[in-house]
Amino acid sequence: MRLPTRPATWWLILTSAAAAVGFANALSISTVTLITSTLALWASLIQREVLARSLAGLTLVLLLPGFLSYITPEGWISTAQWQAWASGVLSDSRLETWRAPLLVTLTLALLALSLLLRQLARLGAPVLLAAALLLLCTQLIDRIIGHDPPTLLHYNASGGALFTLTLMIATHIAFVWSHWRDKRYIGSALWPAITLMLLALLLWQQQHRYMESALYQRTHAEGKELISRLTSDIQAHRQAMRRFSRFWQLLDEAPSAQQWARQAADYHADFRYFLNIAFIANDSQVTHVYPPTLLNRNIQGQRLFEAQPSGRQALAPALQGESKGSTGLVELLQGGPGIIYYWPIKTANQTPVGAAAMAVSIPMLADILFAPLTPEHAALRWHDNGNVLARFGTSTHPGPWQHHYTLTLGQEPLTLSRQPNRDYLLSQMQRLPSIGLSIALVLAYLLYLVLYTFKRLGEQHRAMRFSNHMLQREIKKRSQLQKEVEWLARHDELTGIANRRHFLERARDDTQALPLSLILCDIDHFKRINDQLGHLVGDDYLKATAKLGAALIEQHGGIFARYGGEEFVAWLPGVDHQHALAIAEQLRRQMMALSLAHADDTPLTLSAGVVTHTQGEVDMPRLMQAADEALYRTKTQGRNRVASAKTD
Ligand SMILES: Nc1nc2c(ncn2[C@@H]2O[C@H](COP(=O)(O)OP(=O)(O)OP(=O)(O)O)[C@@H](O)[C@H]2O)c(=O)[nH]1
Repeated sequence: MRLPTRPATWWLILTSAAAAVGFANALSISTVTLITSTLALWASLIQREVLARSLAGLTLVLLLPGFLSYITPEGWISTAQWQAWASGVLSDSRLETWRAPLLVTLTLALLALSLLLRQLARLGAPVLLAAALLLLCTQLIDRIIGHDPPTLLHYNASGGALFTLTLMIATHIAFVWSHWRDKRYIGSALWPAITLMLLALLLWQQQHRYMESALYQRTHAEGKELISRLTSDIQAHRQAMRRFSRFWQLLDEAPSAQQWARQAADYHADFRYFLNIAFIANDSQVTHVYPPTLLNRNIQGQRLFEAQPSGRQALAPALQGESKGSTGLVELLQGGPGIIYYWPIKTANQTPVGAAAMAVSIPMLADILFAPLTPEHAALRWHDNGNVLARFGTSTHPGPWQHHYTLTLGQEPLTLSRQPNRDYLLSQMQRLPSIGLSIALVLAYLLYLVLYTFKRLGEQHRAMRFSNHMLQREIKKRSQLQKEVEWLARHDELTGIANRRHFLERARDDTQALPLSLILCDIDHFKRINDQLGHLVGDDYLKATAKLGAALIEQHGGIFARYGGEEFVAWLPGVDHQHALAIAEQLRRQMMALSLAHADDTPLTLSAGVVTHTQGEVDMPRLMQAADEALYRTKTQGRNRVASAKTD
């Protein structure tokens, strides 16, 4: 078996192991999506792009409901509805099973999106990966810092998921790093996007913390308000008890059973948590009890000093008419925890005749006091040093916070613990920070795309401008060359005057102005110049002759061309024969006057043959031949002369 060589493969093996361990430990959307993302990475590694994209798409689909639950306003779909949906899909499952923490949802979604976009930098894969990395760092920092009180909304990953996510992002980076060739553009487009994301994350965290802390304070205040309402309810029954005990001062003697029953019935109707309202005679004997239930009748006639010695300390002063009193928390004779209040009963002349005992059942009191509350909001626990006296509300999804308050009943300070329900708290949380964070991530993505495209286009524009410039230079060079070629095609390179081709073109085109004359010139003994003075001197002489001839002939509206070697030819339209002979003679004389000399100091001379065409079609070869014959004659006659050719 061959071991994988790429480092990314080793990373991926580790990631898979971590994801598998997480999946085996708990079935939740976090663990499932970690598995699908890991499989997508595997598919990408073995270059099964379609499979990789399908798995990435599946990851996104699985994460979508959870993500929506974070950003949909409570008024549109309530937390209770999301919760009902979650338990509907998998019975008894909690919302958390179907909803990964916010930052995990975003991190995995960004990774999946990056896989979906085939890691292409121009589609924004780098910014998605950078955002995932940033979210991961936030979660790591958050985990290190911790929270007190604990956060309501667990928006970061558990330790295991965090480990898997770290490996997954490292693997992903190892994969894509080599894909990105134009890192320069990526870098310059990435930093502003990362800065925006960082700001958004800081703002989000700040807002989130503030919101949670405000909600914590609010639930604490709700508890305090509840306590003050319960305290004033308890105060009300104390007032009622006082009124009840004073009523008997209107009488001259201890109350009769009928009087007691009639009076107690009214109070009992108002305060149903009084298990009984009893008249205790001076000897602590229970004389009258209301309501006359079986339990109450059982205690009638009992002496409380003996039957309930724990209450003696409170009862004795009341019987002596000195002060009211109450027991601590006791087990009532009727059963169940309670407190008994004792109030002195005196006659009109202030003679103590007994005491009124009012037994308050704590569970019944709790039932009545808590009845107006909404059980879905919070669970209440009324307890005395851990000994639970009464409970209220459901605690299927308890929230993370518990507030403790003291609620004094009689002399007894009892503790009331209030734990707001998780779903209730979630319904109170605003979704704005999550919406803000999501929008900021989208904006950062768009910012990256704009900057990246802008940079690339800029670079392409620069490259285009450069190649345009090069092209223009090339065109200029070529057109110059073209001109040169064209010039060379029609001119003699050495002397710069027209060449034979140019001459023949001109002679062909310019035949209208008759008569027209042709002069054929040849430098005499030019071979000697070359032989004795060298070719360079020969060239200079040729140039001087050309210059001289061109200047003279152009004066007469003609063209002077080098016909070949040391031969020149002049085309003179509209010039008759005599005039042409005079021009040729002038040229010959000027040539001698140039003081170009042979090695023996004799001047350089030229000979010329002149021919004129006076009528009809121009026959160029015939004209040339006639001029050449005339020239030949000059040579045979001694050179340095002008000869006239026979004309028609
Ligand atoms: N330096 C130089 N010499 C040239 C050029 N073209 C032709 N020649 C020379 O011109 C000379 C022409 O010689 P020939 O045809 O014998 O005529 P010639 O010596 O002038 O004698 P005649 O015409 O009979 O007076 C040759 O030696 C050629 O090499 C050129 O471009 N430069």
